[in-house]
Amino acid sequence: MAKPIIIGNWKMNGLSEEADHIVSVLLTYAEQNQNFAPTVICPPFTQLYHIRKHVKNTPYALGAQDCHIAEKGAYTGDISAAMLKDVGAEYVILGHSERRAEHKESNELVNKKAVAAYKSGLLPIVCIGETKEERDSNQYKDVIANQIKGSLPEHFNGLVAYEPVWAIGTGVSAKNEDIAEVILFIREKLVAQYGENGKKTPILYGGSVKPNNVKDIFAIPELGGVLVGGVSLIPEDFLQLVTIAQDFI
Ligand SMILES: O=C[C@H](O)COP(=O)(O)O
Repeated sequence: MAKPIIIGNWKMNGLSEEADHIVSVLLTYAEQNQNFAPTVICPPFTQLYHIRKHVKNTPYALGAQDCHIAEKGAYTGDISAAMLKDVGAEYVILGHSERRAEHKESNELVNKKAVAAYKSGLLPIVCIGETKEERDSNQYKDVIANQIKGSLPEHFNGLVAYEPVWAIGTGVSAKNEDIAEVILFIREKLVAQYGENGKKTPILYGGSVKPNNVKDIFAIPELGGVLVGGVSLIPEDFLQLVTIAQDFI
């Protein structure tokens, strides 16, 4: 098994001073350590171009947090996948629950964004996951099955991130057995949808991942890595995740 991938989603955080501080701590670590677990940082759009210059030729890859479905055109305020690629992004997070909730993003829209990302040469990280109500009423598998069917395009070459909405930003991760159950369920659905290719898609977990719980999370069968929010803004803690990931091969 490959080393787990670690993806840091800064969300709407990171003014210049904070971004520079985080990046400088990450770069110092990279100078002192080789043989890295794959690590992706996803700052806000405003920092991508600047950070690109610093992480070029380092072990860190860059990702963005959303893209538009069109390549270009009259879409005031939007950013296309081609533009993200142009400023050095290799990944893009799509369908995060915060966007699904706040911007009413549907599975269909996320699907179109994943196609746009792929066409521009970006790897989409498609987020799925149930709300607390859906978990409590035992509908979570139906919700996740629908999200997989609806959000992932016919030809998918990307990553899937399972983020139970109730575990995001709460400080309390989902229980490992609950994560493990859903990861295996997602794997089954991916194989049913894509055959052999569905076996290769990395499946990540996100939701209050921290240095003190990541080791057990990495040990979950079929888990390909983690999508990290809050801890990605604390570079020393984020790098602990990177260090712990080195032991998983
Ligand atoms: O994209 C990241 C997730 O929403 C997890 O955020 P969190 O680590 O702050 O819980």
